[in-house]
Amino acid sequence: MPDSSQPHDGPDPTLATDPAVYKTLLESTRAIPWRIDWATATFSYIGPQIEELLGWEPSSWKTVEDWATRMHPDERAWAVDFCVAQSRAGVDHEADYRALTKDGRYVWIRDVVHVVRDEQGEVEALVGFMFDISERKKTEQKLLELQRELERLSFKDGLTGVGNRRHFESVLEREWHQARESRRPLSVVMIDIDYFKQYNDRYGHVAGDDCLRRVGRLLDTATGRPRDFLGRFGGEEFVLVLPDTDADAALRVAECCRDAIAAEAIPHSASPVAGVLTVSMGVGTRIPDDNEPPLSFIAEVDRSLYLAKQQGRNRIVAGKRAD
Ligand SMILES: Nc1nc2c(ncn2[C@@H]2O[C@H](COP(=O)(O)OP(=O)(O)OP(=O)(O)O)[C@@H](O)[C@H]2O)c(=O)[nH]1
Repeated sequence: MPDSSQPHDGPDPTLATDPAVYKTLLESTRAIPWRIDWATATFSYIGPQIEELLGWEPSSWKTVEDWATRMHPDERAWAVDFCVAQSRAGVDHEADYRALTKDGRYVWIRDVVHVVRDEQGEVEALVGFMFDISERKKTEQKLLELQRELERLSFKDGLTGVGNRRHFESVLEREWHQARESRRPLSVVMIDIDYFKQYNDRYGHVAGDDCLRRVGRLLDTATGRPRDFLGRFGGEEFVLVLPDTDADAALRVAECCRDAIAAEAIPHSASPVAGVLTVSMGVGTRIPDDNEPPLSFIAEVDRSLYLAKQQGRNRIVAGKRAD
């Protein structure tokens, strides 16, 4: 027992060289210490805490192979290659990987490695700490999912669930570029509900919202290919982007949309063209060239839609053929 009545001047210097002190310190941390002898690629030490974390007894950690095989196959190749290359180069490093537990689960580990050299500067050993980072990884994963969800929501029209205007613009940009590269036709269909103002006036705004949702669903089922895009362009106007689709095929898609809406027979007693809800459509097709911006193509499709309205509504007008 130290004599507390005696004045003491700093820590006991003998403790600084006492291996027992270091051992106690190392084995009382949450991080798991280890040492690998470089020449034999064997563990010369691993903290007993490893058993609590992974279930494998310290004595079962014999060679570097034991370390590598208890690693998730998805990380194994790169983690082993990376650590070996860094160690060979004598560079301290760290690696994140999933370590296998004795009962078959995986735990995310951050291995922080220090390279020990001998007097000649040759690598003598690796010493390091394994940290359990599963909680951090879970939080990272949650953040990533939230970010994806936010991204998804920022591209979605809140009322109908189809793509919003921003999404449409980004899809158009991408598909325009793709069509220009592949020299394949790209078609766009603009769809506008006829006399929707009168619909709202007759049935109310809530019914108007319902109607927009219904039309969104109908248009969605009328377009089948995975790369087809449906978006809400504005108020009661929808837009379809149809990659790799020539003028005839685009017209068929437009007719399909019109038929689907007609078959639903949504009452619209205030419509001067029919007793049910109808739509007007403009269709355009392009094999884009380097000079035309996509928005001038959209303006042209919009003009076709305007013509459809002018010519009496409940019809499809296709622009000049480009294929
Ligand atoms: N219920 C509802 N109505 C909307 C929404 N967005 C736009 N509208 C309405 O859609 C109507 C569009 O009116 P107009 O642009 O005059 O077009 P229209 O009455 O369909 O006439 P035409 O297109 O010429 O056949 C307006 O009354 C808008 O208030 C919405 O999110 N919900």
